[in-house]
Parts: sequence; structure tokens; C-alpha cells
Amino acid sequence: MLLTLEGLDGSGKTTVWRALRDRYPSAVFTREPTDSWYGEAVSRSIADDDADPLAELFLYAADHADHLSRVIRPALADGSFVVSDRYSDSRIAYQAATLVDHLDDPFGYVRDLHEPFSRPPDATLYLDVDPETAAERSGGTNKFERADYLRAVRENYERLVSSDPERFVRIDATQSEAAVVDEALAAVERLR
Ligand SMILES: Nc1ncnc2c1ncn2[C@@H]1O[C@H](COP(=O)(O)OP(=O)(O)O)[C@@H](O)[C@H]1O
Ligand SMILES: Cc1cn([C@H]2C[C@H](O)[C@@H](COP(=O)(O)OP(=O)(O)O)O2)c(=O)[nH]c1=O
Repeated sequence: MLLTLEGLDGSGKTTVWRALRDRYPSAVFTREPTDSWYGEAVSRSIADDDADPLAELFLYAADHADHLSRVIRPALADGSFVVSDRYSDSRIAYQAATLVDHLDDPFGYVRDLHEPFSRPPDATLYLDVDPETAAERSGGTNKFERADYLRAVRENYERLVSSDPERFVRIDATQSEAAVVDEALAAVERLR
């Protein structure tokens, strides 16, 4: 089973990912961007304010392709429970926002790019938080610009959730850390 964690920066994905790692020590825990050289290229692009958004999409997509072949598919073939902190939905939510002035239908473009080669998650925990809280928690320096961008990203997440409601479990991530973790652990218990 492939479980993914999604949500805005600062929504608490990594906190939940760690709690799941403690609860399911034999599962495979992974993340995107990965720690491969493809993931390092992604990090360089994130750090570059002038990075071309289309080039950045393809770096993220390359990292995803490598993640699938090197980690995700072999682990699933072994019958492992696999948990990924971010996955393809992050691309659709974030890059559709960065590409809004570059493509007519960025959401459809990024979604369809994945379709021929990716492996959809079986279930996704969506940690839902308002953009202001997300920006504050993730320590963005330009808080208002960041919150504006995260607002667009959140709208894309909402589109994803409504297009595939069966796959998503929405968790109110404005609750305390302990409440979010409890809800996430209970949801995974039900899903497995
Ligand atoms: N429910 C919560 N309430 C308050 N602070 C939180 C909550 N969840 C996480 N945090 C804090 O917010 C910051 C970002 O959390 P993190 O789990 O790294 O989020 P993400 O991986 O989604 O960016 C950390 O300092 C973490 O301790
Ligand atoms: C995986 C992925 C991440 N991102 C962005 C989200 C984050 O702003 C940044 C780094 O991801 P990450 O390290 O998961 O950030 P955080 O822990 O703060 O949520 O990359 C994309 O824009 N597209 C993607 O496909």
C-alpha cells in the first residue's frame, strides 16, 4: 500500500511522517524531493529565485521518475507499506500555481504529465491548514507574498480532493500537533 502525505509547507506533514515511522517501524519511509542527485537539483532550483518554472517542473518530475523506479516500485513489489512525505499531488498543486502565467491549463498539464508513468497513491492524508498559518509555521521571510502563493496552491489541493474524494482523508491541521497526530494514526489504522 502506498500512503502519501500532502499539504502546504508547515502543515505538519513531517511531524505526522515521524509519528507514523515510530508506529510502523517496518514500513518504508520516503519523501519528495528525494535525497538523490535529482533531488539535489530540485533543491538548487528552489533556492534560485530566477529559476524557470517549466524547467523546475521537469526537475521535480525527473526526481519523481527516479523515486518511482529506485524506491517506490521495488518497495511495493516487496509488499511493503510505503509512506511518502509529498508525492505527485505536490507537483499538481504547486507547479500548477507557478505555471499559471505560462500555460493555458497548468493543472491539467501537470496532472496529465504523470498519467503515463506514475503510480497513484492508494490513500492520501491531506493536512489542511490556512495559508497564513502555513507561512508562519514554515518561517517564510516574505510572509504576505508567500501566503498569496500558498492560497493558490491550496485551491489546487482542493481541486485534487474534489476530483478524487475516495483517496483523500482530510485532517484539520490547525489543531494541536497531538490532535493532528492522533487523527492521522487513527486514519492509517482504518486504511490498513
Ligand atoms: N499542529 C501543529 N500545531 C502547531 N505547530 C505545528 C503543528 N504541526 C507542526 N507544527 C510545527 O510547525 C513546523 C512545521 O512542521 P512540519 O511537520 O515540518 O511541517 P511540513 O513538513 O508540512 O512543512 C514545525 O516547527 C512543527 O513543530
Ligand atoms: C515535491 C514537491 C515539492 N514542492 C515544494 C514544496 C516546498 O515549498 C518545497 C520543498 O518541499 P519540502 O521539503 O517537503 O517542504 P516542507 O517540508 O516545507 O513542506 O518544494 C513543489 O513545489 N513541487 C513538488 O513536486
